[in-house]
Amino acid sequence: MIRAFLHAVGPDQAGPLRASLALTTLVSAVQGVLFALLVPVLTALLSPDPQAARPWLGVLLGAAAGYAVLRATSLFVNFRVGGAVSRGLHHRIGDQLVRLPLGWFTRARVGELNRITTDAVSRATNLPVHLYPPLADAVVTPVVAVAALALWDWRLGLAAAACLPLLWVVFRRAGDAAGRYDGARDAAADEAADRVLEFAQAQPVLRAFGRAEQGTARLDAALAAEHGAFRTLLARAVPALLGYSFAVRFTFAVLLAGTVYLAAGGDLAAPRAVALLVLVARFTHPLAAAGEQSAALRMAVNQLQRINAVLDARPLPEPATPVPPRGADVEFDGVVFSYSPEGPRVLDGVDLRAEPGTLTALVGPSGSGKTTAARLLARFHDVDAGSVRVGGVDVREIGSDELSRHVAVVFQDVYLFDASIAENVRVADPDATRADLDRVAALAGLDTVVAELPEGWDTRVGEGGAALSGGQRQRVSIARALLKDAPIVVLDEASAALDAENEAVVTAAAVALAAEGRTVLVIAHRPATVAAADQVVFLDGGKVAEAGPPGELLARGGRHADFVRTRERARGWRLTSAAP
Ligand SMILES: Nc1ncnc2c1ncn2[C@@H]1O[C@H](COP(=O)(O)OP(=O)(O)OP(=O)(O)O)[C@@H](O)[C@H]1O
Repeated sequence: MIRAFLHAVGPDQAGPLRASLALTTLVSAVQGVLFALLVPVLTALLSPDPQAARPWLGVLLGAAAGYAVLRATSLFVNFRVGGAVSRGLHHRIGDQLVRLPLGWFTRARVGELNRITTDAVSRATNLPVHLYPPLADAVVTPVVAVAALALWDWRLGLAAAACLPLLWVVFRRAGDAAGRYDGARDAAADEAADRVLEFAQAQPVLRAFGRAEQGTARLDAALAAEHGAFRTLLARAVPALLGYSFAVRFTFAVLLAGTVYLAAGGDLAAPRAVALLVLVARFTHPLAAAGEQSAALRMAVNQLQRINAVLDARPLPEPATPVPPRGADVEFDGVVFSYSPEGPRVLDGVDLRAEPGTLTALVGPSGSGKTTAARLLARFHDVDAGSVRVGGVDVREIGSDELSRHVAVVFQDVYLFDASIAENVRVADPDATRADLDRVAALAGLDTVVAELPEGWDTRVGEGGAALSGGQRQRVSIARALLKDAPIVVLDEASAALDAENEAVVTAAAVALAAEGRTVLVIAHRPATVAAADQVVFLDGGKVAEAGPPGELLARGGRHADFVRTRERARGWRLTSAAP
């Protein structure tokens, strides 16, 4: 547990954390000494000469004062370290996130991250403040007390020492049971949280199809699974905790019986027997209290493991000596890629070349690998075989900062910050002037949007850009990419229905950018964009089925021509009302 914690907090916080844990351990040891000092004090008090207790009482009071100071200091230090560890963990997670490749940020991981940065970090930072002190009291105090017991009476000390390993085993088993089933409950709770989110987001679809009630089935199942996992946790953890509680009482009973036996046989004087019983009662108390902590400890360890899984995720390797691209041409050479080692090949030997000053349309059926190809160009992931080159240099050799300066990407799932339109565009260049904004806005078709809004550039876009339409969001995103002034631009044309004006914006921007000499790749869904391209690369099943100028491919009557005809027919369909 402590290793997992030190690993999570990293080298900066490891020193203070170690100091805080060491101080807590010392406090528990001093508590054991205090308990041990009760024996001579009580023995003397119960003897025919109570005055003999005086010197021991002085020692006990001195030790108690020292203990009080140490306990207060430890509490203060633990709170400080807990706060620093919490801040440190957030920073470490933040630093790690900016290093992780964009391909790491799947929907599921983003949900998991949300839970880690809120719940898991706060539960884990409870460890030095609330969880470790009772653990140290349960382990260190009894060990010191048992050593003292052995000093006063070796037979009782031996009996107690024999019980301690048994208690430790039962304590660990109780914690393991709670930890294992708490992990399963956590997973079920995560699933339920995702289903609640899905249920809320799917409301428009469910209602449009009159299936609002059926839509709850997955949610109900997830909530039932969470409830079931919680019941399993209780069913497994409670008996284990009761077992531990029984083991503590058994230890006390053994020592009580042993003391009575020795006293009754005349081997132990009555005052000493009473004093030893008080010592036994004192040190079994923190042992019993630690039972409940064993479950909480294991749960905290589970949270630490979740945090460590994020911190241990491997960023894509950066080159030792980055090589700057020698131009803006893009080349895929025998690119093979799967999203997971056991998953299917999403790209299977893709070759393509795009020159500066040209527009390349990536075309193909849904799932053919167009978006994946664009992601590999921006190095969201590394290829499994082959290479992606920019300006003649493998993207793995360029270095992520330099590559990001060279490639601007506009994906369909545009994310806007809850800030003004101007601030959202300026993400690409915080120093951009209003004239710069106006220039890119004109190219991206954002100028008309800004002109129509009462607050113009200062209009706030709401969370995720919710105050704008899908087409408006895409224009902001295109303007942002244009402001970045990257020599390579990748545009993912919205496949969802946009109005004709919005649709035309992407084509116009793509054509204008190519005319400026940039290398433009468009994941194209509209015939007009495809027709405007210098070359079409038709992907099918992760392979390039055909490539060439659009007119040539249409004339050839191959896969691309078939695809365009089918699309055209589909676009010709009209939805008509059933009403007369
Ligand atoms: N993050 C991911 N993890 C695992 N598989 C993925 C991931 N993203 C895409 N895929 C899979 O890779 C394949 C290619 O997807 P991709 O999005 O590249 O296709 P596409 O041609 O862009 O499709 P569309 O036109 O529908 O956007 C699909 O089978 C898809 O399910």
